Amino acid sequence: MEKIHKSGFIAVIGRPNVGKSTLINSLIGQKIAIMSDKPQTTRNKILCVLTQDDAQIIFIDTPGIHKPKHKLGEYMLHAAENTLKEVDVILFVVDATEDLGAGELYILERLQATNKPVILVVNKLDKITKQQVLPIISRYTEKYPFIGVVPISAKEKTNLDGLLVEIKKHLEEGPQYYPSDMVTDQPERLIVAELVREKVLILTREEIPHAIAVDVDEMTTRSNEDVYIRATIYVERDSQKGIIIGAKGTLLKEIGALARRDIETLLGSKIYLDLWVKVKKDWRNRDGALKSFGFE
Ligand SMILES: Nc1nc2c(ncn2[C@@H]2O[C@H](COP(=O)(O)OP(=O)(O)OP(=O)(O)O)[C@@H](O)[C@H]2O)c(=O)[nH]1
Repeated sequence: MEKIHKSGFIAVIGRPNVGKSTLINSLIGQKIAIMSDKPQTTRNKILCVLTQDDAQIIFIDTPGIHKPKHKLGEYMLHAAENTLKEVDVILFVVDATEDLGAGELYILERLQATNKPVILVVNKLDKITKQQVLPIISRYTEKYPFIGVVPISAKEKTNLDGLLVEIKKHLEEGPQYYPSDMVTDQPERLIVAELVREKVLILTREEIPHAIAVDVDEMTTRSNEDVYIRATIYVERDSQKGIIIGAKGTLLKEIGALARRDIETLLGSKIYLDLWVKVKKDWRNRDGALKSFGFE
């Protein structure tokens, strides 16, 4: 009998910080989606492709679905909802250590309207006891008719195979859409910008909320194969500019050093990273400013 090949598009949905990026990265085994311990860091739709013998699964990492507070929030919600229309299966990722609250109920309401099969993924299994698992699951299944439920630890890569088996159950027979060696369609520049942004968020902690964006202005390969990158970090206020640069430029240097290390791993070449910080007032609330950062 000929082997059946399945394929499909999977949206990864969940409240900020539940571990969606960690899950995608663990599945793909390469650092692509941005990760930090601050909520709401995934802004761009990042597509990851997992190719196996019997299936190709294309994951779409969507910005968190939640009640929007400003223009960027509205953009993110809209992008997330558009993504849901295109997918075959939705993974609803929840944090096992958090109670089912208004945020989850809001997402479940939105999911109901999509009419798509939804798998409940209970993440951070490593942080709870075995006895706690079933009660947590029933709290969710009482609220929604999930087609499957899979407890995992994205961080420790526990039960990811179980998750893949469950996903494949619900995929239809289909072709391999992308070459086997492809892991993402994100242009390198976007990934580089995300890596820089991630370092800023990690190193500035509470002082810089989400008021930053990063743009890669230039990325050129030199004759000796080294890559020169010039990137600008945009902030909303002068005070934030000061924080990011730090005393005598120490923090900016540190941001650059950490980002360079990751970018070198990503591109496999030596990197010269030239970082600039600019103030662009209130960019989160201006449509024009959003567009100039690629949020169409
Ligand atoms: N203990 C534990 N921590 C985890 C696990 N998965 C993710 N985390 C942590 O949870 C935090 C948030 O993870 P992310 O992957 O950035 O979460 P996200 O859902 O992508 O967040 P946004 O991009 O903000 O939507 C990080 O500090 C992760 O290290 C897990 O399985 N176990």
